[in-house]
Amino acid sequence: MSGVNSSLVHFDLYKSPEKRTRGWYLSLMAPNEKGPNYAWLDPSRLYCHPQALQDCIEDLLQPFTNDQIDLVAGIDAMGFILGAAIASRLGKGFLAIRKAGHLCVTTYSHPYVDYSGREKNMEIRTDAIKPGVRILLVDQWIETGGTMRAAIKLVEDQGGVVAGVATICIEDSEGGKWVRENYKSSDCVPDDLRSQFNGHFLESFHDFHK
Ligand SMILES: O=P(O)(O)OC[C@H]1O[C@H](OP(=O)(O)OP(=O)(O)O)[C@H](O)[C@@H]1O
Ligand SMILES: Nc1ncnc2[nH]cnc12
Repeated sequence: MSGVNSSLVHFDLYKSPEKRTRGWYLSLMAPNEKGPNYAWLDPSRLYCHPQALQDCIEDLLQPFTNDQIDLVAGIDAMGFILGAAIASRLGKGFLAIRKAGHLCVTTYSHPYVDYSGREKNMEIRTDAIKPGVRILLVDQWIETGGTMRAAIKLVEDQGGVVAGVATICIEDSEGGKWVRENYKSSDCVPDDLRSQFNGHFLESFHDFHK
C-alpha cells in the first residue's frame, strides 16, 4: 500500500495487532459512504475495539500526565464518549456541553458554525463551573474548529480555565491551528499520517472493504 506504514493498517475489531504503534487504531475508522452532508469519515468505529479505545485515551492524555485537571467536558454528541471515558480514567467529573435545546435547566449559550456551514447553538449549564476550575475539553474531532471555539468560549465565559483540548484529530485548518497556538492540546495523529488527515483521505480506505 502506497504512503502508509503497513503496521498502521488494521481493520479487525476483534483482534489487536502484535505491535501497537502510536495511532495504530486510526485505520479502524470507516470512510464516508453517504456523501458531503456527512463528516468525511466515521471515527466511532474505533470505539468498538477494546484495545483501540484504551490506547486512544492513553495517547490523548499523555501530554497532560503532570497537569492539574479538575473536570472533563465533552461536546455533544460524539465527544461524550471519549470525554466520559477520559473523566472516568482520571477519576474526575464529566460536564456535557450540549447542542442547544436539550438542557431543561438554566443555560448559557453561544452560536457557532461548523464544517457543515450551518449556524448552530451550543449551551452549557450555569451551575457546574466554579471560577478557576481547570477543564479538559474533549471532542471527537476538530475540522474547522468552529465547534471547539464555541465550547472554549462557553467554558471561559463561565469562569473556567481551559487546561487543554483533546480530540482524535486536530486538522491543520485555520481554526485547528488557532486551538494549537492558544491552548495545550493533544490528538492521536502521527506526523507521517497528518497530510492524509488534512487531505480528508486516508490510504487505509483503499483496503477498508477488502
Ligand atoms: O471543527 P468543526 O468543523 O466545528 O467540526 C467538529 C465537530 O463536528 C463533529 O460533530 P458533529 O456535530 O458532526 O456530530 P456529532 O453530533 O455526531 O458529534 C465533531 O465531532 C465535532 O464536534
Ligand atoms: N467526526 C468527524 N470525523 C471526520 N471529520 C469530521 N469533521 C467534523 N467532524 C468530523
